[in-house]
Amino acid sequence: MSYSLNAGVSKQQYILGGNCEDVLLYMGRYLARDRSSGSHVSLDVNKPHAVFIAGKRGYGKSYTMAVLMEGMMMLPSEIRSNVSSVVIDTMGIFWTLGKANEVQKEQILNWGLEPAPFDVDIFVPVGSLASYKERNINVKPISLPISEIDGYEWCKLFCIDPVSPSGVLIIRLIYELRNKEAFSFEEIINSVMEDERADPVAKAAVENHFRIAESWGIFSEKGVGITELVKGGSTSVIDVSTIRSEALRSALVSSIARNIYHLRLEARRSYERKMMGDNSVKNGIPMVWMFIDEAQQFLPAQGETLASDVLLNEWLKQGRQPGLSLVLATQRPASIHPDVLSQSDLVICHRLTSKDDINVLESVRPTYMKGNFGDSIMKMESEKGIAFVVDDNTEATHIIRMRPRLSWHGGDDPSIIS
Ligand SMILES: Nc1ncnc2c1ncn2[C@@H]1O[C@H](COP(=O)(O)OP(=O)(O)OP(=O)(O)O)[C@@H](O)[C@H]1O
Repeated sequence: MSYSLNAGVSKQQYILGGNCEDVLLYMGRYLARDRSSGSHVSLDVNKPHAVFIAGKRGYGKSYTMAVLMEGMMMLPSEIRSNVSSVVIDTMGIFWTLGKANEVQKEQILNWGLEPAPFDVDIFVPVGSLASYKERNINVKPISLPISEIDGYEWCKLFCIDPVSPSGVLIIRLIYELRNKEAFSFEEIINSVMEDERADPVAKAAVENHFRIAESWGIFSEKGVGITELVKGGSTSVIDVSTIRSEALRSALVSSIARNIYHLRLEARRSYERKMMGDNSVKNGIPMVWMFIDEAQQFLPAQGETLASDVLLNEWLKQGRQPGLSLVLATQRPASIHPDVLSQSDLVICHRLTSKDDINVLESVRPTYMKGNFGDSIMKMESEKGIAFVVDDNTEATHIIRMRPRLSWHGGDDPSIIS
């Protein structure tokens, strides 16, 4: 990306996250002691990253996340085609990436930038399509194949005990049906009816559960959209805000994350074979950055969700090798799984005031960090968009004024006057 530098400002640019100067995502500028803007700061996105963004309500957490999304879309086109972004939109606020930020135009121009819309694909559960069309928002459908969910997962989704009569029936029948590649809700219900071992009350209860699952509008026999999510240079925003059940949201995230992980392992193998001279192999899917706001919903500090295992073990812990980057944001670091903090190589922390949250960050304070988290956060004062950044790659900490968004920010607080 090109950006003009204001008179009197050092042209020096600092790079976080590595030292490759060819694949840079522009983040903002250092905050000087007198609160003026200092050198420009960019993130090296050549290699995968695990990024954790924290901040109390209204100080720029989802805004910063969108700055990173925009940054990925602003990479030079020949580089951009090697990467794809997938956004799990829990609040339904990122569809506005497609509109230019006219609200903060002056601020953007002061940074030597210009408001701009971005080319994003918005996916919504099949059952919610109509409500988006009514609002003239152009969206694509997404649904999960019914066969992807195993019996234990259905029990979790229905909040029933796997050793209850209904649970036992579901696990047994789904286990048998999963021998087929795909099946419908009607086929599940037929096999419930035909079952000779379960009692009639359990059968009636299970039938009700699956009829309700059908009405959620998130499952279909073959599944729709999942393979379309990841394309070279694309950004896919999956709006899960209409899914009320957190367990259901987790099931969707788990399925998307798992599919991408396996496809990336294959892509990585193809790449290695190509490097060894085998030109017959096809290229796999590009490297993927996945962004999840309100990430504590999927990776809570206590207990687990249907998405915990794949996000923690396959994306955070093993994601580097297959080329997977994960950006997780939360208002409450104390409410997110501790592994998220310990596995992140870049922590971007906006204002926090809760002692619990600051203590959690303190517990993973790296040895190279001078001072403590509480004091560093206090130094930022209360200006929105300022962040304390801990970069494990360069083993340094910084206070940064994040750049303004070029696209419309959909997460602004509503105001009673306007
Ligand atoms: N880097 C920035 N430059 C300019 N304005 C910013 C910046 N970051 C945040 N803001 C302003 O702060 C407001 C709040 O930011 P944002 O919506 O990201 O908060 P949040 O921490 O995600 O809140 P919530 O937790 O409620 O979603 C934005 O609407 C925007 O006006």
